[in-house]
Amino acid sequence: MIASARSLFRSITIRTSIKFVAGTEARLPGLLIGSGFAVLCSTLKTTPAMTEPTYLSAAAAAALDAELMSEPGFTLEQLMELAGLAVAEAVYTVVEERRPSPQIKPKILVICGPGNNGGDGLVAARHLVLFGYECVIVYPKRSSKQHFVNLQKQCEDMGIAVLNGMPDDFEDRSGEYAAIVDSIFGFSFHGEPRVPFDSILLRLKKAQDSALVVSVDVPSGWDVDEGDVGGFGFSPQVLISLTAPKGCAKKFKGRHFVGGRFVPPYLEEKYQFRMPKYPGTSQVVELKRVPKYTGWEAEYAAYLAEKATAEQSTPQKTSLVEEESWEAQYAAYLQEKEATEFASYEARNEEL
Ligand SMILES: NC(=O)C1=CN([C@@H]2O[C@H](COP(=O)(O)OP(=O)(O)OC[C@H]3O[C@@H](n4cnc5c(N)ncnc54)[C@H](O)[C@@H]3O)[C@@H](O)[C@H]2O)[C@@H](O)CC1
Ligand SMILES: [K+]
Repeated sequence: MIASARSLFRSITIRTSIKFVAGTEARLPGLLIGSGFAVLCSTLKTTPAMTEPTYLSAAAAAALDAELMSEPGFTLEQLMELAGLAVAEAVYTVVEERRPSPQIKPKILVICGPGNNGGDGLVAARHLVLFGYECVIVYPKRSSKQHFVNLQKQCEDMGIAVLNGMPDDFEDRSGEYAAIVDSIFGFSFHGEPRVPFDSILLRLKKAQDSALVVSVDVPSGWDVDEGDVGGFGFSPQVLISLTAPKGCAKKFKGRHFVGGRFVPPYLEEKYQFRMPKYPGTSQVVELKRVPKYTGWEAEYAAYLAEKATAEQSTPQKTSLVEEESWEAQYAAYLQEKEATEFASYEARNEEL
């Protein structure tokens, strides 16, 4: 009896489920005819879209930066320390995954530009040494601002060599670096890269197939809003966006982290972007690309994202990426869903 009621319930549920766009499911009223049957309530259930990043334009990023330093009164030093720590954490994450042996100390080359993006690199290098790595910094156009002089001194005090230009044997030895950090230009870059960064970027482009290149905030040489419109072709494997991804990140195809966990919520609202959900005490979160699913896969993906949000976990870390096991998981999900819906249908029946 229960089994037949269940199967009737299932067929009605299936027939009355209509999918509109991905992530939105509308359940039409189902009419159950006969004694004890009643009108099932109609529900319109909107499941949130998968976690899609929001983007900041170059102008908005600069305005937000200025506002952070005026309204909440952060100092550049504070923000740069957190940004650089986030960069170090992202670099550590990807390097540890590929580390061949705990006995081999990873060596990181950090290439710093003339502005604050370069400052993030100086901070990151110091933290990476504190994490147990070896670092070498290339810093061709050094800022004379006291904070930058201090950062450089702090690096040297940690035993980090700070070079004026790329190592002569860079081409031969680029594969020896566990990662190369591109901390050359951030959101204030415009035009064509000038000397000496033009040739450094060309050398980085040639090395990008043999070394793991991690760009800070923006892949250097890319237009901040549009991407590599200059056709320069530099393409890092990893990007760590600070505060929020800039427009160019839409064109980025590699591993994407977001860091810079310091924005007060009212600025998030004002600048219309969404801070990612950082796990635990972490300074960074990796944004996993969510493939465009259709049919039952879309329904199940939306369910997983909703569940992750409800559990306050990171949707990126759900089994969304383990597609092999989806069918089995989906079958279990359907069973669970059916049992829950049947129980509530029975409860409503008893009420009537
Ligand atoms: N709010 C945030 O998220 C924070 C951002 N920070 C970092 O600050 C960066 C922005 O810093 P800045 O505004 O100093 O700018 P950038 O570091 O992007 O670069 C500015 C420097 O690059 C030079 N430059 C620009 N175009 C050039 C070209 N075509 N050829 C050669 N040189 C060129 C400029 O003359 C200037 O010296 C961000 O991208 C981020 O990395 C952090 O340090 C602090 C917090
Ligand atoms: K960069």
